[in-house]
Amino acid sequence: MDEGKMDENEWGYHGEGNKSLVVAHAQRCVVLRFLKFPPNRKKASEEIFQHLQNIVDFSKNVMKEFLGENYVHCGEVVQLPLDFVKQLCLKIQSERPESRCDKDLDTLSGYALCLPNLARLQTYRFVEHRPILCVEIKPKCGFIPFSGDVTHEVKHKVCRYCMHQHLKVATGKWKQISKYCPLDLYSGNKQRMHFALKSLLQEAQNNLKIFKNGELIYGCKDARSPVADWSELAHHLKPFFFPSNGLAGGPHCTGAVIRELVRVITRVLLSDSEKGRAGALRLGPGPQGPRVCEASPFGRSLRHQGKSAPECSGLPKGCLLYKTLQVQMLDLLDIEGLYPLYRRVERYLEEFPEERKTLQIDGPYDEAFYQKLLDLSTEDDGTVAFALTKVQQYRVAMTAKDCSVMIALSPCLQDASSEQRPVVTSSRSRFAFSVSVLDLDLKPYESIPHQYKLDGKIVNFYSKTVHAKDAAVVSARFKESEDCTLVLHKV
Ligand SMILES: O=P(O)(O)O[C@@H]1[C@@H](OP(=O)(O)O)[C@H](OP(=O)(O)O)[C@H](O)[C@H](OP(=O)(O)O)[C@H]1OP(=O)(O)O
Ligand SMILES: Nc1ncnc2c1ncn2[C@@H]1O[C@H](COP(=O)(O)OP(=O)(O)OP(=O)(O)O)[C@@H](O)[C@H]1O
Repeated sequence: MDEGKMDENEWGYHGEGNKSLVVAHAQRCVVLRFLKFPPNRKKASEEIFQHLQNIVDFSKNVMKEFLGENYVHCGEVVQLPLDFVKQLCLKIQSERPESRCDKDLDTLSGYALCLPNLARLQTYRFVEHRPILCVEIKPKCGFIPFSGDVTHEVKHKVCRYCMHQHLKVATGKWKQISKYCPLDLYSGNKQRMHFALKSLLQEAQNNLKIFKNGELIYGCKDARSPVADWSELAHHLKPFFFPSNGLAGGPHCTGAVIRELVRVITRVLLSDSEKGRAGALRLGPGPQGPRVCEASPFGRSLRHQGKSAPECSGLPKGCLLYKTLQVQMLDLLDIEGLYPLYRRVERYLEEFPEERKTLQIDGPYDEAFYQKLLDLSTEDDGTVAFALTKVQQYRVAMTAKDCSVMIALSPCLQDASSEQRPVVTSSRSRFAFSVSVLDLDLKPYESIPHQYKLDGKIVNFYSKTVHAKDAAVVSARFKESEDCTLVLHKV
């Protein structure tokens, strides 16, 4: 990229989250990722540069090691002309969802991250002329805490995502509770994964987006977004899954197309681009934590049928979900066990503030930082060193609990031997595909007290509003489990 000759007209709004905004180049397979800040929160350019460089270093030295070379794209920090950034900011403003406009794009430093456009198939530098479908999933935390420090019994039965749903709906963030449960997606069991993906398609919230040729065609911008329209989605997807036949329209066609999508995404998620390499962590889901969340309609359905979930995770060891789950499990103590250790580090820093640098709280995220993360002991010897290791592991785990998976699919010819990338088949098509992970920014040390408070809030709210009215829920549960069984038979 020639940073000297930047033209805002060649870039278009692509998406944003809470902390960054992304624009995509119209011809080339690259995006620029800018940081966002609340208005009037000015940061020195040098600080922004360092923040972005830390993101690159963390991806390179930590996440690439944990998740594997093929899935992680680190990008690089670029310096852009300020005039270009200002014009770009004006150009895209009208496309930003209202709910994200509480923060402004950083137009003062001129720094951004330049990354491959993961909504396109990787390795091609230029936008391909083949159609491309991209599914982005933010799977969230895929396990139930097994730590002995957990004090709320419900946390051993119901996962964080399912509990949090109730608070989110009560506070108006989303309109209705999703049937999606991360434990179903991470189960490795095809039927459960189909159910999870279908649930995401029913209630996408910020956990699912679908792009066609780089344009968002499905996904919720905020609670005000219109209700998901499957027939419109099927209309977009039909040429991908039923390219040359005259599959009639209507509900039958919609169902068939959605089923194909769900099956293909499941196959891709179970694919193993790292040839079975499990990565640096050996935590293993182990026998400790339950495999099914009590709040998941799938789990409830299993219970009603008197069945239990299989003992072992069905995820292949080289697949991205397996590796992501392993990193998430670096949260060995749960926030309840971690918070006192954070307080120990805090007390130490209050006494020796100059030690913050030596402890690598704000980086550098280098090889030494990575090596310390590999110490999985939970024997507290009362030292600051022990507390610090657990705090850093927790931050990394939280990052993996909030990252997204991007799956890009492009139809390929029947004889795909010339393809350099893996191929997945559906009943009528073949797709070359790539899987990547994005949003690997290490969670800040400062967010730990917030996590602690939020955890209590989520659990208390869930216990009060949901768990307490068991009697009323039982009949509804029974009905839902019947619905769920029907859906499962169809997939
Ligand atoms: O705490 P959670 O689980 O609600 O996750 C936050 C996300 O909310 P979600 O539940 O996915 O809708 C939240 O996503 P949204 O802004 O709600 O789309 C952010 O990803 C936030 O991360 P950060 O503070 O921007 O680094 C996330 O915060 P972290 O907890 O990952 O720091
Ligand atoms: N390399 C990329 N290629 C294509 N699209 C991308 C890329 N990076 C980010 N995006 C898009 O931009 C959106 C916002 O990016 P990202 O999730 O990194 O934002 P964030 O503000 O850090 O998120 P969060 O709200 O989780 O803190 C993503 O959901 C994705 O759709």
